[in-house]
Amino acid sequence: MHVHIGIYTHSYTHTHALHIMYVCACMCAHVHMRVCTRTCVCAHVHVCIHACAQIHTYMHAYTHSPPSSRGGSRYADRVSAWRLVPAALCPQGPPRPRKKQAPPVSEPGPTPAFSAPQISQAHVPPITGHQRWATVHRGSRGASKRLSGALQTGLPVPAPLLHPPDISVVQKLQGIESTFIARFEMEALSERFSPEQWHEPSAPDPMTTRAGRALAALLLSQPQPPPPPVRRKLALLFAMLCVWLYMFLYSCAGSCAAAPGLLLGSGSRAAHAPPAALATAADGTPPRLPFRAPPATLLANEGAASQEEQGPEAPDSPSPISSFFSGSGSKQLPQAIIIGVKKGGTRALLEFLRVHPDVRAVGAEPHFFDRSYDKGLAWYRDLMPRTLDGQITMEKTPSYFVTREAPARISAMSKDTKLIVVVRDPVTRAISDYTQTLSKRPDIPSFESLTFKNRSAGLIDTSWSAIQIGIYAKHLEHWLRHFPLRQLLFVSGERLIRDPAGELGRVQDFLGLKRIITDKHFYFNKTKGFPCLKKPEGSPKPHCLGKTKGRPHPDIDSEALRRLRDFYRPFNRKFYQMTGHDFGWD
Ligand SMILES: Nc1ncnc2c1ncn2[C@@H]1O[C@H](COP(=O)(O)OS(=O)(=O)O)[C@@H](OP(=O)(O)O)[C@H]1O
Repeated sequence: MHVHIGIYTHSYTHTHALHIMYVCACMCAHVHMRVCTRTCVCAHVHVCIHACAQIHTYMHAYTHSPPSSRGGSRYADRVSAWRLVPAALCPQGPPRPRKKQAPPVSEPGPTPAFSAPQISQAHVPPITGHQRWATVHRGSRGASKRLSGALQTGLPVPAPLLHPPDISVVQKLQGIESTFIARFEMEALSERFSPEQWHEPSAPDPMTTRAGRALAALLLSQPQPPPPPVRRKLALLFAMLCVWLYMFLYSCAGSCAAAPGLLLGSGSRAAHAPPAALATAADGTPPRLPFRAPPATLLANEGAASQEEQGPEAPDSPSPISSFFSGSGSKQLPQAIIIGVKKGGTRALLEFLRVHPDVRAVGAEPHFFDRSYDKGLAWYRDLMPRTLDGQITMEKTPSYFVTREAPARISAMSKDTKLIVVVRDPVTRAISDYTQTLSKRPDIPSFESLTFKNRSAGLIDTSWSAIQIGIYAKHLEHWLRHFPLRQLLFVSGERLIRDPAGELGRVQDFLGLKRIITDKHFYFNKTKGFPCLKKPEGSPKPHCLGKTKGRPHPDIDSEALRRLRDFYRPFNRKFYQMTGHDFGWD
């Protein structure tokens, strides 16, 4: 176990006006556990406690149109108010006002004393001749929505703060911690400044600046709010410990599911991996994923050239649990890539695989080996999620399969890269491809007219990418020049829909993963017409792929379909031969 203590700062801007900087101290503990029986399983937990102080800076710029010579000029004004607010823990925010400190809202009375900057909302009424400012306090300790605020009546509001930009800023910042403007009004201005000090019609800007400085000084002179009681600190500490324990047990459950060795002493994937699989990558990065030899019954298939519509089914954001671990582990080049084919079912496969605790994948398609190769492997690796020992990094870009340069490039990265190709009947694949294009450009010609160079002669236009991608045998030849067949797995797109668990079983074997994903993970959604996940990665709720997957296809002329099937038949046969698997498309 390592413990470290550090100090850091971070800051953000709520709007253009309010900037908050945190000065934080953190204490982190990193626990690394290794449990070995017949095999070894590692678990890492990283937990930090942060204590922060906030520094608020409020600034704005506005256009002011003073009378006479200054008309139309633009002035920048800056009102800065600095205040240090001791906070218990960052997520907790600063301490809330005590219940008894908030006078009832219905009883206008004297300006309440401010004990802490916890006013969560500022209500700025429309400006009339005689101003009223109301501040709504959020009740403390569970009575969060209760109004227990104070109403200040009859207070003259200084002109600079009434300037429309000021008001709009205040309104914009409602609900944030900007209510110190109202605070100025309520407690500071009424006591320290006479309204006359704030009015100078001929030269309002210097006055505003002076006022800002005065307000800043006023704020700095305010007493610090009292520290939260020890009891609250202990409660927070206890809550942190509970979260830590929960995270630990959760991660343990994941690891244990993936590698029962932790609990049962059976073998993990890493432990069974052959040493040969630990070869060094082209850029010197040692791949950490040891692969098992693929099963003898490989299917065969090829790829596509896709620009997938990114939807919610292609999440890039890590799950809460993933985020928790994001500080641990390291980014690795992918050890396995779904290289194709476009519209084959690649998104479904990747999302299903992500359920596996030993799989970490990029959500979006990186398109590194076809479009961004000149950015270099370091750029590519940086796209990857962090992984721990024994976890596998994956990505999917279906266009790799039909990219001439991709096989050599991937081989140069690592000759051991595992390649997965989801293949689908080339005719329905072409229609699916066309449907996708049609959804973006409804004015394109019909499928039939794009398919044929000469329809009456039945001459197929093989230059059309929707047709070309489906000539799988031709594309596969390029890959086999750089990779042995055993390093490719061909997944049937049709079977992925009919029997996702069966197909996922083959994929997990191929990747050397324990078979964690089974039929228990899927249900068939009748409305969608596809299998969906009961619990996708990072979510307890069932999830189907989005609208861009499983679109209804347009009706295609049966004669055109027949000719297209005739066209693909010899290529399909060749493909079956090359891969040793009959996909049954003919
Ligand atoms: N479970 C599940 N849910 C929804 N859709 C599924 C699923 N499994 C496979 N498919 C089929 O995946 C087809 C889209 O393929 P890809 O994800 O490879 O498309 S893309 O190349 O990434 O754009 C998509 O093609 P279309 O039906 O033509 O839209 C689906 O048929």
